[in-house]
Amino acid sequence: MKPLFISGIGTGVGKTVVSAVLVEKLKADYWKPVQSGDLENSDTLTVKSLVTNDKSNFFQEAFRLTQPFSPHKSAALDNIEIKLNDFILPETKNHLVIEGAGGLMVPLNNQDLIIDLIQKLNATVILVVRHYLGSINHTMLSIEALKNRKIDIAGLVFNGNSDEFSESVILEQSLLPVVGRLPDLPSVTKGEIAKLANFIEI
Ligand SMILES: Nc1ncnc2c1ncn2[C@@H]1O[C@H](COP(=O)(O)OP(=O)(O)OP(=O)(O)O)[C@@H](O)[C@H]1O
Ligand SMILES: C[C@H](N)[C@H](N)CCCCCC(=O)O
Ligand SMILES: [Mg+2]
Repeated sequence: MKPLFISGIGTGVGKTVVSAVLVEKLKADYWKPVQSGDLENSDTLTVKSLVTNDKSNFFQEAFRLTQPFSPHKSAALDNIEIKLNDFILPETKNHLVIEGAGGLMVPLNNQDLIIDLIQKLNATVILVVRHYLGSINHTMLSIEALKNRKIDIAGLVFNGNSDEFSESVILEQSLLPVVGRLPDLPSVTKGEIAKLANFIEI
């Protein structure tokens, strides 16, 4: 069972929300390898607060950086060097949901990118897409990068407001499956996350 790596077409597109839905649905374990800033309100704590099952394990981040920037910059500001070999896949017999930082080409250091980490961990990607003006291009570039490296893609999750035109061109061009479509929630709560489990098929 390969781990699922939740990446997105950029930062703030809903990777944490989608991760929470998947963790709840699969009663999966969760790991955020790099947390940049917001340490008191980290993605791990957010997912933990949004799921209700008691089977999921939450692994400690490999890097907890104090500043909310790209990991390579946050690490430099904390006088830390991130090395790809520092990332050890947590051992589990359960499903494992791994959440990236930002999008695929976000740097961990001056050489390695999030996409290199995905390859090192031999994970299958779920790409979270949110529609905004410019998102078609960000989506196509992300898919091209994954295909170019022959990384397994489970499919796309469209998060938030729908856009028929954007969605149809992305699906026609990429031929990728849709794993889910999540509506914009009035508030992101445990109850809403549990309901969204039915919106994802994996
Ligand atoms: N479907 C949704 N309905 C309502 N709010 C949402 C939804 N998806 C995401 N949000 C909100 O949008 C914001 C950004 O989402 P989220 O934190 O999941 O993004 P991210 O991709 O994980 O960002 P990062 O790159 O910082 O990890 C959060 O405040 C989140 O609660
Ligand atoms: C701090 C933020 N919430 C994310 N964890 C990191 C986003 C890095 C984006 C870098 C970039 O694409 O320019
Ligand atoms: Mg997040």
